[in-house]
Amino acid sequence: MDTNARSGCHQQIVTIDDIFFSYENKTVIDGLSFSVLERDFVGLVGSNGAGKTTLLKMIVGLLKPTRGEIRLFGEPVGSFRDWERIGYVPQKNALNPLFPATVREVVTSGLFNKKSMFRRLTAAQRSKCDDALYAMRIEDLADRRIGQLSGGQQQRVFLARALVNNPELLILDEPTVGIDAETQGAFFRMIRHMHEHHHITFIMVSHDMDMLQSYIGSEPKQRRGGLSFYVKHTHAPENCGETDLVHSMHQLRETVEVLT
Ligand SMILES: Nc1ncnc2c1ncn2[C@@H]1O[C@H](COP(=O)(O)OP(=O)(O)OP(=O)(O)O)[C@@H](O)[C@H]1O
Repeated sequence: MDTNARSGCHQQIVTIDDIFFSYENKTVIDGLSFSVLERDFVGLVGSNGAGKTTLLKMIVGLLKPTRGEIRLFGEPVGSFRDWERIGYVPQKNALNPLFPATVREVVTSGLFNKKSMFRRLTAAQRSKCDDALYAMRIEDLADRRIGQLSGGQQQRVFLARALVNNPELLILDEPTVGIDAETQGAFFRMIRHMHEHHHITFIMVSHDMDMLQSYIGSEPKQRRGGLSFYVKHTHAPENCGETDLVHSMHQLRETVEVLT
């Protein structure tokens, strides 16, 4: 373990320690170790089938490594319970237009784990949901069915869902897939601004090398199997602070461009 862990901006947010993963007989991840430090922006790149989504699913506890260990905020994933500290936007395909949930319902679902799913919303939870809708400038869409929105609008809904708990770590799996180039550019400027000005650590899978390299640089910090990790550290002392200095949704709104 890094001796700098938990000091200032060097806290290890994700620690991947010699993990292996196979689907039946097919090995996808083969002895991978990697650390994500507080406020890093990690761009995860690899060809189709290299194992990017599999790795993210292991980080958020949806899959278990065959061998090795992953720790979140120092805690083994298996015993980690503070899931509200993590926002996850999974890879998505175009939603069925008949998908019945409204924007508000999708964003609200980010507040719940399986156990609390059917509890009534408290006033505080309703207000968190309103804040996330407001931050992403989608409050006017709150009662629309998500399946009937444009790709760019849906993307902001899923980001609002991931932001509803003010997470310290945001994990995005190809968030701009299926979105036009202009909207992708605006989305990335928003993500970048969030990284520079709010206390959030990012792991983002992307195939857009131009976009990643313009922010992070062209040299990966690590290559392993078909995976490459590009990392931008943001460890200047003025950027360090307690992790409860998470963004205010009102500030965030100022950074969100109108994407559609
Ligand atoms: N549920 C599954 N059962 C069996 N094999 C799987 C399963 N999910 C993924 N795979 C295989 O594991 C490999 C890694 O898949 P993964 O989705 O992690 O790749 P990826 O790097 O995210 O790819 P892409 O860029 O296409 O999204 C692929 O060969 C895929 O076919």
